[in-house]
Amino acid sequence: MTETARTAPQTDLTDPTGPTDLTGVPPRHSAVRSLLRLWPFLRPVRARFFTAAFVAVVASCIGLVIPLVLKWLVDGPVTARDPGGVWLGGGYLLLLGIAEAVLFGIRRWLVARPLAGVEAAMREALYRRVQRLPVAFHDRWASGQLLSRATTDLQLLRMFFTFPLTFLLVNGVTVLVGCAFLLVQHWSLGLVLLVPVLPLMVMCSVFEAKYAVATRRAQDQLGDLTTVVEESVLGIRIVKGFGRHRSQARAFRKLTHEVRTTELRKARLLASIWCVVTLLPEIAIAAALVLGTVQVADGELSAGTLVAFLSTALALRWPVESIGFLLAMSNEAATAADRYFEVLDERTAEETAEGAVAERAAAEGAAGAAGPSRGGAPDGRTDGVGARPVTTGGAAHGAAAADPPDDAPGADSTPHPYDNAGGDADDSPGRDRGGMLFEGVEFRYPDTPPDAPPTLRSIDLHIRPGETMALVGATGSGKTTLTALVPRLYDPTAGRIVLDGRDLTTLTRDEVRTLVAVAFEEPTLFSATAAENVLMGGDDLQEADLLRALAVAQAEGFVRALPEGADTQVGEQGMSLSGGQRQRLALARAVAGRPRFLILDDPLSALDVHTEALVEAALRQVLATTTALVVAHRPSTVLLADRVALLSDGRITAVGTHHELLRDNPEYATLMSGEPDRSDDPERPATDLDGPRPDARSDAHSPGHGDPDHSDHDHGDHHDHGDPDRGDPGPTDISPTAPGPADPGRTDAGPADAGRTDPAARTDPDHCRTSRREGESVR
Ligand SMILES: Nc1ncnc2c1ncn2[C@@H]1O[C@H](COP(=O)(O)OP(=O)(O)OP(=O)(O)O)[C@@H](O)[C@H]1O
Repeated sequence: MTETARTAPQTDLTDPTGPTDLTGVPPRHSAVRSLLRLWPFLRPVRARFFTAAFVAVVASCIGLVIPLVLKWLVDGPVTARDPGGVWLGGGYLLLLGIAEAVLFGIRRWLVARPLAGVEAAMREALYRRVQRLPVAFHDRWASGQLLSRATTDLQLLRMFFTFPLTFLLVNGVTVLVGCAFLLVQHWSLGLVLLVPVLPLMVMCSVFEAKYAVATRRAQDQLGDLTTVVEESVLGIRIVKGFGRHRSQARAFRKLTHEVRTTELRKARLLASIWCVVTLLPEIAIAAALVLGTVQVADGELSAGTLVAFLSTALALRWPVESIGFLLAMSNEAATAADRYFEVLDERTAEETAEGAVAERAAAEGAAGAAGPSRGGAPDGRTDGVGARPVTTGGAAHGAAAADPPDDAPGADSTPHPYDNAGGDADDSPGRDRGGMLFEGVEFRYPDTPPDAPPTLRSIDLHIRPGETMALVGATGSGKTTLTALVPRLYDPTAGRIVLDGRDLTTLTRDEVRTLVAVAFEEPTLFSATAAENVLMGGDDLQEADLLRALAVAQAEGFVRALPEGADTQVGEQGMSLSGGQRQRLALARAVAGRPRFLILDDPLSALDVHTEALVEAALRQVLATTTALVVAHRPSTVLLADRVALLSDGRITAVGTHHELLRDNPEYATLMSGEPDRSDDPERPATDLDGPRPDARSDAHSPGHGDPDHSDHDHGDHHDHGDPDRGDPGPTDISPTAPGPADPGRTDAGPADAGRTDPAARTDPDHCRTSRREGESVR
């Protein structure tokens, strides 16, 4: 995966309706609609929530009774100069105040715990979704955008449930009840106070639209900021190593400046609406005060009624004034809900697969209706094409046929066109029931431009049960992409992959996980112990599996040397370990569960040649019992395989043994030699690679380099090594304390092994490695 392909979903910030972007989410129509989507999460606590809201409404309305007590007090005991009555009125007011405070306290108590639960449930749902979403989703989304959704946005939503959601309801009811009181007390003065309602509503709706845009922008910018922080922390070695702290700081400053600008805009909008919702009611109250005073002076209104009227109006000030920031908070919550559901609405791998299966079933149904077909290929290819010569390339592919079904006429005798490496002895009847079969596989990354060719095309390949197939190709030819299809990190855009006769898309996630194990070139370790990292490779793995896996990966020595052995925390992403050590732990994880299918993406690239030879020797035993696809850049890794498939520009252009390909395929020979491709050059001088002697490899010294404890030099000198002879499984003792897998007495290991004649051994593995690294940096 290229890092450049990984971008945050872009939001059209000029669009007040919200995102219309890579996430494919329809634009936001209204804050209410966005917020209504939260109901399923709130439903489990609805009883408590509505009880709390009811309690808050009662508490708020108690506040409206206070003006009535004041009216009674002024028109009664105060006018009559009755001190006892005044004390009584004071007592009533105190009781009402206490009741109001207690009820608000109860409301808080009622909702605090359930709403924390709602937030936790939402966070859990998001996490589950993120874990289940396909890799293609993660390619598109910057991690900071996901992090900010899981933290800031959910926090905003919890605050919304706790405060604005309740108080929009409470304040709304309070304002309505208060207005009724005002109109009942004195309808003409009440109308004066209601005059600002219309302009207020207009201003609020303008504010809501503008604030929604600013809020969305701020929350997306915070996501970008989180991404930069995360990348700086995770990539601290690169930042320091290349002295990039200034440019990182600049990028960070730029983003913080943008966030600040957006927050200031939000503050300005908030200030203006706050100003309006404060000023208009104040003007109305002042007008009512003047009119009321005139009426009291004229004897048309009692002083008590005016006091009660004005007290009610003042009691309504807070509910009205709070509308501004309640709307602001609700807006932020609606944006947070949109951002949250953008992730939740993404289709998981299973849902995508279900869709694909349904589409395929529909297509097959249509094809069946159109007439019987011979092969079983989903693309309708016909079978019966003869065996393809070993090194023929793409030209033959156009005619490549799918395996016929077992019951089809001639099924037992038709050689498989992808399977024909030099006198293939395993073209047995019904072989398609086993092994790994790629059938007309095509893959295109979702962000590949439509006019660009797909990353993988017409991939037809059969890896027989128990066979190890090396996958070789120039950098960027699609090797990693092809290996990623088997554990279903991506699904082919055409064709199918069959494991032991079962279409990959019909297997459940658990089945795929049990059948297939992977080790990638970039090993990821989790913040857990070394043992836990390895045992993640399967369910119910025991100590014995751990030891065996560590032995295969030649990781026993260094794991034992860790402060707490296998129980040592290997730290975030295993950063406390060297690259080679991490790679070996990742390899151990891949083999721990004895998977039926093993996918290794250049899993030994970070190892020094001594360790690599030891790992390879031990790996042979594992490979003998699994069906494996191994991405290889070096002859030493290729020699682990029974056969090699050459991937060129996204197509399998040749399949054969290493020696056959070296002899017959110039591109392969060039790749293995690490020389520039001069396969088309007629003046190309003959190289050692041109005349291989497959059996001569037995002459090459085996990886018996002696003390395996010295095997932890992950980037040590390059010596020739390896036992390519598949007939010799190599070591029988994989204990780290045992001598090397081959002749322990042999001491002539080293670069000056003049006697070796194997062409692969003569190629310089370092060359291959160097060219790969260059390729990577270019990529
Ligand atoms: N997530 C992605 N989105 C879009 N294009 C991608 C993605 N990952 C890889 N590619 C492109 O697909 C092509 C094949 O990449 P891939 O990583 O499979 O090559 P590779 O043969 O494994 O290369 P290498 O040997 O350098 O690891 C490249 O052109 C690459 O840029």
